Amino acid sequence: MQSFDALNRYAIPEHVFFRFGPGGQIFADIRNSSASASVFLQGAHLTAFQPRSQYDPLIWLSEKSRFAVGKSIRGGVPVCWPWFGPHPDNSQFPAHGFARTHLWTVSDSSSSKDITRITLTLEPTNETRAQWPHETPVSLEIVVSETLEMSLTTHNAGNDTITLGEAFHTYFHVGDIHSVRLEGLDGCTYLDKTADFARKQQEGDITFNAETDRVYLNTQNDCIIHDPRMYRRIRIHKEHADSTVVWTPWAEKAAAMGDYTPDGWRQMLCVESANAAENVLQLQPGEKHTLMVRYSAEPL
Ligand SMILES: O=P(O)(O)OC[C@H]1O[C@@H](O)[C@H](O)[C@@H](O)[C@@H]1O
Repeated sequence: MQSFDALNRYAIPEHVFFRFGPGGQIFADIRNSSASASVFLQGAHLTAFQPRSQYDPLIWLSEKSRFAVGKSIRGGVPVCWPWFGPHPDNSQFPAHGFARTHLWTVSDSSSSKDITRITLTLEPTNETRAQWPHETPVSLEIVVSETLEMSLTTHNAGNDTITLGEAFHTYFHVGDIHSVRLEGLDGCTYLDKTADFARKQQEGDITFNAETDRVYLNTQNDCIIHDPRMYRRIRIHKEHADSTVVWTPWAEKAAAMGDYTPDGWRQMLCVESANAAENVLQLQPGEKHTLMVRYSAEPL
């Protein structure tokens, strides 16, 4: 783990501070004249983002989230990498890959008046090679301003072609899941994970009245969460991501997960910008790939 002295080389007065958070875990506390954010070193996991123009945070974090070594945080932006969902061949390996539960290293930071940038990297180790025998350093650049921008760059530094699955598994903060509407996926084909991966087609916008767990395929569209309770729209812009995963657990599943308060699930919606299922990537030796998202809030 990076020492505090090493981390403090990346501290920036009035912009970036390193602190101990829940569970004794270290996070970067980021603030500037337009927004604030928190990023934990474990998982390079952003747990908070709030533009100053917004009364409520854009990103949801479970009040019951565990902050334990090697356990994913419930909420925020888990980075799913280098596979999405269960491992294709080995059910003993962690769901959504290992990036979200490993310690990352801060490798850069910079700021101007109302923009703060921080970069974290995850290099291959013997532990990661045991599950992923490839030389693929990965970095995450997070840009905090009135919008939140994240770029996840994978470098295939080895000699083999690799198959890569990935996602920003983002939990957006909504007023009440029953009243939101998700625009942007009309006409898209999706795999319905609640119906044994049945292949279906979306008609119109998505509204929510039960557990929803879908991988929308071959879509580069922006999505918009319309949230009348919070009087806002959240725009989800993505680049180099061919899938969008839409997930909300509903009451029963949330209760079984153990890290939700009884009503917590009502105030979140995951819209995940991904390369998943049939959209996993083939990365040639030497090739780099960057998955990018930008989130912004607009009044309704
Ligand atoms: O509990 P986890 O591993 O963070 O996963 C949460 C959910 O993540 C979603 O992306 C999956 O589509 C769901 O099937 C899964 O339940």
